[in-house]
Amino acid sequence: MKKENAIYVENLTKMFGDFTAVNNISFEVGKGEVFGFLGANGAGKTTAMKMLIGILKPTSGHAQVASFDVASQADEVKKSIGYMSQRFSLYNDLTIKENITFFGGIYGLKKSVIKEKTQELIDELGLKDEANKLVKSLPLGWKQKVAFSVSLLHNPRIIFLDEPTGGVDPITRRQFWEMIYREAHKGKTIFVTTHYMDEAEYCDRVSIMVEGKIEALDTPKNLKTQYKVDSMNQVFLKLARNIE
Ligand SMILES: Nc1ncnc2c1ncn2[C@@H]1O[C@H](COP(=O)(O)OP(=O)(O)OP(=O)(O)O)[C@@H](O)[C@H]1O
Repeated sequence: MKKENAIYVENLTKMFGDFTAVNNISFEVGKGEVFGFLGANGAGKTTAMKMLIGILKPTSGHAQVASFDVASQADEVKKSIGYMSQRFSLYNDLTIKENITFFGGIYGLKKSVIKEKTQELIDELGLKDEANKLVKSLPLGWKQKVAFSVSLLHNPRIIFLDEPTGGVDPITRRQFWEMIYREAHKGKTIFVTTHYMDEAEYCDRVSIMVEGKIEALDTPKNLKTQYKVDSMNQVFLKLARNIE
């Protein structure tokens, strides 16, 4: 049976040999939700995300993304999602405009649509003067914003962001989150991993993974109440550090 949620995960497990990287996790993400996927280094976030975007086969369990099964309908999943990795995939030796055109082609968009989208995106980002500059000349924060926009080119329903704001200042991160909210308000579902706890506060709900398992999952407000602390940072420390 197809589920109505954007993401539906049931007893998902990934083993590498006899090491269990993702241990029987279950959760659902609603349409239009901003879902934070947290965990210390090595907790299993990237492995879980790779299964959800259809590039790593689960050892056991099930997951549906945009109503498609990640194991048996991986191609459909890939068409329905946007993905931005930590090292985002822009080409440094192409200009912003060329990158957008290039990725539009990869996503199979028509030339006329690419042209229109490229202009739209450059206007939206306020990058008119930089459009013909090489990506390598841009500050990291701008590269991240362009990479995020590129991941939206094919109008995906769900966007996976793997530590999208690593290494930039709080103001630039805040601007990036404004872009995230804009997309969520348009009805897109956002699945985001981050190490920044102020960003965890911006999510509708947050899950915290510890050693392959989801140890907590709720709204930031409820988690803080449950753990009797004032910030998500303290929630995270209580959970993730307890185990070390
Ligand atoms: N292909 C693999 N073969 C063996 N072990 C792996 C493989 N991929 C990941 N692991 C292990 O699985 C565990 C979880 O890794 P994963 O990259 O999913 O963690 P993470 O939570 O994303 O960490 P980080 O925040 O550092 O990216 C780690 O112990 C890692 O060494």
